[in-house]
Amino acid sequence: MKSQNQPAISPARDAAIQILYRVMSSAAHSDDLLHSPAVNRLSPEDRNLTTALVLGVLRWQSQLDAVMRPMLQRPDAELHPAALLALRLGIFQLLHMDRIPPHAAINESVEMARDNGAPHAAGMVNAILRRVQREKESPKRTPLIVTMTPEEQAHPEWLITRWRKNFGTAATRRIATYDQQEPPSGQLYTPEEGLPQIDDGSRAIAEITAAAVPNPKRILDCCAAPGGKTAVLAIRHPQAEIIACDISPKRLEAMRKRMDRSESTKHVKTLLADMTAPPAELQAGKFDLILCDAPCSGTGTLSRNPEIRHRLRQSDLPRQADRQKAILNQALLLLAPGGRLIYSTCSLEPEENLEVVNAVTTGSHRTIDLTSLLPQSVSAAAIDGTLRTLPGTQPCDGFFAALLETSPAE
Ligand SMILES: C[S@@+](CC[C@H](N)C(=O)[O-])C[C@H]1O[C@@H](n2cnc3c(N)ncnc32)[C@H](O)[C@@H]1O
Repeated sequence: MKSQNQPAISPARDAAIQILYRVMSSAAHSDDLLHSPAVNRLSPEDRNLTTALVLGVLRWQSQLDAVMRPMLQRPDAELHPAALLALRLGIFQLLHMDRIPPHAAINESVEMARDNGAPHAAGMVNAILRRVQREKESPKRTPLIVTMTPEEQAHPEWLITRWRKNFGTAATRRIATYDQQEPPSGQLYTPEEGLPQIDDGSRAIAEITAAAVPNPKRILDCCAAPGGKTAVLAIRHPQAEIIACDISPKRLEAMRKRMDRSESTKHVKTLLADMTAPPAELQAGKFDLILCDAPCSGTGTLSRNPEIRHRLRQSDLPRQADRQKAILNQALLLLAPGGRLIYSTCSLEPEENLEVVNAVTTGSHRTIDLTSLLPQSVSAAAIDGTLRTLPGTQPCDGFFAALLETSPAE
């Protein structure tokens, strides 16, 4: 999609539609695109508006489409991407952004469709947005479905169904509500000078890991990039040898740069490694402490990464679990006798969490209750000796953590 960037479209909306198109048409992440040089060049106000538009449209996409589709002449017709995104952006502003004057939302959406390759759809975009505005003003005509809360409707139905089964209706509503807002920060920990700026849930995992072994000599971070938790480990254990691995060369390089930026993390060694088959250099000596922060579906982070809900399929979960088991199995083999390992994910799904841990723990490894390692602010999220935060129930993203130990006799 190519924008002529006519003056009729504000820089923020122009950036937003380009990012939404990239997210829709590739595997790109909104978070990466919102921190790209093109967005960094915008004024602070425009950057904020771009972020609000992109994340808002991705969070509310199902609702926006449910409002728009019945208003189309052919509700099942495939729309030109520019028309679809201009409509989503326009409806989002009309329904969720009181501070935007309706005429600005409508007129700029029409221009966005026109300038991005869908001039034929400009009239349709205009007509639909005007109708949405009229129906908003007489709410009895708004065609919203009411079997689920609007926040739940903004998620795939299969996800809401499984959360209701696993966590109950009230907790599911809290998760869905949390996912539709900016995530809170600074609720679990007070900021500490020198520590990396990471979200509270990630900080909790890093702090629990750091506290799991008093004076570790060798630490392995298996799936480490972009390195937020590694940095906390390096600061908490400055004397330890730390190796941080990742399978992605690009993410590893970004992590290396991040580690080099601070004296307290420069000593971290970074290593390109597929942890389902660790390279020989990792086998040379065992580790007292391992963090296995496995790749996962990310269903605990939908507020931060709203596009995940549109990409994830239920059938992805068993594949995620197979990879997690393969990584955790290998990581446990690298643990020294008496050594400890934290297995963590930012998923809410049992298949990726406790079921993975239960599948790999054999006679020589056991799970230990990690409650005593938790900060007071999340101690209520300890269940059967593991940590399971639920967005909205705890004031942070959803995380799982379990502590495993190798028997000393091994
Ligand atoms: C949840 S993220 C890690 C976040 C990181 N611990 C932090 O706090 O910044 C998972 C990481 O695992 C990496 N990964 C995926 N498969 C892997 C594998 N087989 N071996 C090693 N790393 C892998 C991904 O590239 C990704 O960077």
